[in-house]
Amino acid sequence: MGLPLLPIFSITLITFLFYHLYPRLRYKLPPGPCPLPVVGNLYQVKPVKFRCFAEWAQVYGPIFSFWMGSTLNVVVSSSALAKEVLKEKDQQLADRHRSRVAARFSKDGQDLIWADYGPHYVKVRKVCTLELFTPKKLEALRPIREEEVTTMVESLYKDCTNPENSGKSLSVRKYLGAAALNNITRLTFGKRFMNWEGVLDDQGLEFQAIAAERLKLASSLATAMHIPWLWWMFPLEEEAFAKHGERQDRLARVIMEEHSATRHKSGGTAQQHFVDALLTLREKYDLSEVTIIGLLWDMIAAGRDTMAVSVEWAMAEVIKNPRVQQKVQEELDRVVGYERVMTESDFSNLPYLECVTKEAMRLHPPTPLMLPHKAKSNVKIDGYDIPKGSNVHVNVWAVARDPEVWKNPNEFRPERFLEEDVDMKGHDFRLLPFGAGRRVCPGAQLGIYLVTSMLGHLLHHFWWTPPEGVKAEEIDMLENPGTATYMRTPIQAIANPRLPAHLYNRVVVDLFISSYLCQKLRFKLPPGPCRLPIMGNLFDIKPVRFQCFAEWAQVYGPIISVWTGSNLNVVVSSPELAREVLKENDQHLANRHRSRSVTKFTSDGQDLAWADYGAQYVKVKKL
Ligand code: HEM
Repeated sequence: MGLPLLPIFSITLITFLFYHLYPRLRYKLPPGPCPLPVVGNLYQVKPVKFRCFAEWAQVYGPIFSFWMGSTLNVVVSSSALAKEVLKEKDQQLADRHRSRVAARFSKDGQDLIWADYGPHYVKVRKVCTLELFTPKKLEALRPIREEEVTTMVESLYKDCTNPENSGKSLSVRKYLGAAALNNITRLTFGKRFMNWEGVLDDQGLEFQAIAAERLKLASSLATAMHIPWLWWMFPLEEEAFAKHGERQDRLARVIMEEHSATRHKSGGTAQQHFVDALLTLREKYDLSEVTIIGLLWDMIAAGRDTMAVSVEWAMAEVIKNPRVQQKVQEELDRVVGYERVMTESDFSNLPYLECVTKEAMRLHPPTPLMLPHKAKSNVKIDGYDIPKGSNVHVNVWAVARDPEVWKNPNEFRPERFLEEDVDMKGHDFRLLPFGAGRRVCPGAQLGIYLVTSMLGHLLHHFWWTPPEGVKAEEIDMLENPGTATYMRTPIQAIANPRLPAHLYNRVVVDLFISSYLCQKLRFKLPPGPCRLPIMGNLFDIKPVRFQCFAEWAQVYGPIISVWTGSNLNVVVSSPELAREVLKENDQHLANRHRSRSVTKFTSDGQDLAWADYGAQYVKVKKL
């Protein structure tokens, strides 16, 4: 009986010595918990990893290491070390660790998220930076965001004013999830997979089934996943991954074909959705079909949960802190008022709302460990050796609660950002919800727009209270395990409408899109703020117009177009363009725009000031 055990014991011992003792003797590794043979520290890591790592950091310090099977993992938990990882040693640490699941999902890194840092990555990242997430593109996609966010408000209003739900609380997650999903599928695939009643169409059902299957596959085989030489033991799983991949490709391909056909019909004019943009750019950037499909699914995976998670946490904090809720609402009432809904143009006048978004993302970054980076070569961090191939994690959750850099770090106090403006897009290493450096989130600005917009609308339209009998301090503020950290207990709350009933209707985008696109396709118009249906930019224009236009000129340049209802207005703000308007094109631009009242008072331009340029005007002017 004892004999067969001997070789097993010897193999285990040799493996242990090889994987764990040899690197420890050869390198000066960061301190950390003692690993077991074969599995390393796999069974010591608690499900909510970032909390477990924050506890370990208390014991071993701001940099520690542990073993997941045979892979060395390093975690840093201070702002100074985050800077070392994401700025000073950024290039050596910009590869990705692809777990077995990530490797299968990404066809071994042919997408963006799971690609190693190299020529392929640089090319695809360039597509994101120069083509997909430019300020102009984000502005062009704004109507979709505004329609989806107001649709969420409409659906919440219907439910909370339904007499059957009187006094009952709602699960906010349901509405946030639908808004995030519709936003991301429309931006990415140019499709809404559900109708306005929330019923999924056939492609939506397939999309949902793929997402559920992905989740199931991702959570399977937790142990074997970390020990590559055990993978051969699970051939069935391999088959399931392959089938899943085919299913994902099939859906993406059908959608791509639909878009190609539409583009063909419209004479090859690309629209703004990512799928159209990528198909148009295919040759310019030499993008393979695998990469385009991978990128489309990346956007869905990276954008969907992160946005819903961020808003749910922010709502939980606001419901727990009625003082903050009241203060945001006072700001919204002052700036937006009770006669219209908020738009993204209001953001610059809503500093407190911006602080609330930041404070929520500080305390609850949706991906608290970001995504793991991998060392491309041997590198030193804080004087320790990090061997090539190790995974490096930044615990941004712990950094954002570090008492060394944050006063009362666990308190939800948005005012801290009024006192000190801290960047959250990767320039300040105390606050890193989107990461920093080469692999910083390319969708950060889009994420901020959507999170701020959802939060702003929810707070402008409703006053929120905890469910009957639940005290604010009883709200469960713990997390579920997972890469994107959902609340363990979905927040429940009572929504009380606070605006006139007609402001709860969804802002329709179809009409806008068609007239907007017609104009866009026919003329090359000057840039300018995105307009709403019917009203155009009427509500965006601030009372002191020349100042407002000067501000817009800073954003859009010295020639901008602004819509007042259906009238196109063009404003120029440079001496060269003033000369072009008032000298070179003077004659073409010498007519007057007469509003309705001016038309009435001047009998349709019979005077001098409001007359169009013509024989009558020349005669009167001569006099
Ligand atoms: C509140 C919303 C969001 C948060 C908090 C967030 C956060 C992050 C973080 C922490 C990373 C990893 C950075 C790193 O590895 O160093 C990341 C990567 C990424 N995010 Fe976001 N994200 C958000 C929204 C979005 C959206 C809306 C999109 C696209 C539609 C997006 C697309 C991506 C992609 C493609 C990557 C991979 C970048 C790379 O590997 O180079 N994210 N995001």
